[in-house]
Amino acid sequence: MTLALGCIADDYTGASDLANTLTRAGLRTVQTIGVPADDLALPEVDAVVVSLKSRSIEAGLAVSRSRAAEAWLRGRGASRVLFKICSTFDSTDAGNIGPVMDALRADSGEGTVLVTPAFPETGRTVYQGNLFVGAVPLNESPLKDHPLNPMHDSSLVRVLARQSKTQIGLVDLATVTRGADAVRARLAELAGKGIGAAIIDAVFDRDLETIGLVAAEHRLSVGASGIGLGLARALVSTGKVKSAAGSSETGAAVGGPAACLAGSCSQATLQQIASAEKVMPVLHLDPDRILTGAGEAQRALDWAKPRLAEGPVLIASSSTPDQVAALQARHGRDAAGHAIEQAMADIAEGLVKSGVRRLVIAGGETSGAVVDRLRIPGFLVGVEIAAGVPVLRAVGIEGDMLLALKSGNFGGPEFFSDALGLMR
Ligand SMILES: Nc1ncnc2c1ncn2[C@@H]1O[C@H](COP(=O)(O)OP(=O)(O)OP(=O)(O)O)[C@@H](O)[C@H]1O
Ligand SMILES: O=C(O)[C@@H](O)C(=O)CO
Repeated sequence: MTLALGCIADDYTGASDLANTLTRAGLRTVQTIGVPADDLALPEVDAVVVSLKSRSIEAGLAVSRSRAAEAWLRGRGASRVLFKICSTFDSTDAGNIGPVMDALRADSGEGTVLVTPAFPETGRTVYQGNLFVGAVPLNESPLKDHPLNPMHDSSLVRVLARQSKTQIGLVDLATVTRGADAVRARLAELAGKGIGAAIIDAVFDRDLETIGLVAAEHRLSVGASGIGLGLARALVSTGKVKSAAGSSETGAAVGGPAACLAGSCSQATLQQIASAEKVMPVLHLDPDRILTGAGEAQRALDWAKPRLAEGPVLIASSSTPDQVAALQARHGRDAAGHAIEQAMADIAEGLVKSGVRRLVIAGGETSGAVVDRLRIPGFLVGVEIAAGVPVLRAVGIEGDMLLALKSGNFGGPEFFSDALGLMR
């Protein structure tokens, strides 16, 4: 297998978002959980997305895990590697995007790395280096209240400069609009000044197509699904990959009980939970009881099991920003996040033992904890539920299982029933 594109994603939902984008753009793609074991049978593909759970861990560890993934991908012939980050650039000032980018840049001998989290389909655009989420700058968006990495600066040039050892430049929209040669010239100018990475503006998919043509000539790029789209379209349009569009996985129906778990506290997920209350039983976990070890996961399982035969259920830890802040004040941010993630993994494990083979999970860290606990080594990409969220079919486990790993902010108000409707 010689990969046209190797990808390293810093969380599992982001990886499935990227795998979905690449698949829709015509690349045969598989998502793996971590660096695959030698005995994992992978189909013949154009792209592999190695999912890590490295967004919120200590930078040194994120660097070493990302490098291991890079070495595996390069070993499978990937001359281009995309480091997939969140479209809302989730990270703290001590965060991992800069250190991982610096390390991968050193490994790959890249001059100036192209960086853009733009993903116009989901409302993420970048102008003059500032990230917009819908109509508002990042720092005015709901991301200002994120439980793990609140975002307070919309200037990605500044954010990345605080994390990286290299200087950060800008390729502005006017340059992108002039086409690939203008971008190449600007990058050459920045490289001449020793600037090791540049935020690139992108507002429309056509900007990402221009960026993709240039990124396809580089060994390393950093960004969200938008740059993945640009890269995939460039690989197809330049004949480096023969398009396999429309060939996403369509396996047999799985059936049986279905459940949803929500650990994301994003506004989108809170609204989706409220909508789900109208069509399925919903249990709201008590986060304090999780933190004090009061058997909350078992209570949830006792609640869910008798209901599963009647139809899907939803179990949510999600709370409003005020409630999240209060819980974190009582227990500490990381301790609260970790304990709730592990409780979600306990619940998922119990549900699967009770026969659940269709599972919808909201939140990247939450999905990471659950998928790790279920020991799923990889996924094939199925139909799209919402922008950035495909149905996934697990590979490398006994029996069939369908999952949807929803990024916190993605999906429409009826996401949970939309997903279950497509996960037969
Ligand atoms: N009620 C709560 N109070 C405090 N923290 C919570 C609560 N419920 C969940 N959490 C924690 O908040 C974090 C949510 O992160 P997660 O990545 O799952 O969602 P997200 O950030 O919205 O999604 P994504 O990363 O896909 O955008 C997790 O660590 C989770 O355990
Ligand atoms: O890019 C995004 O917004 C998502 O794929 C994601 O990474 C959220 O965790």
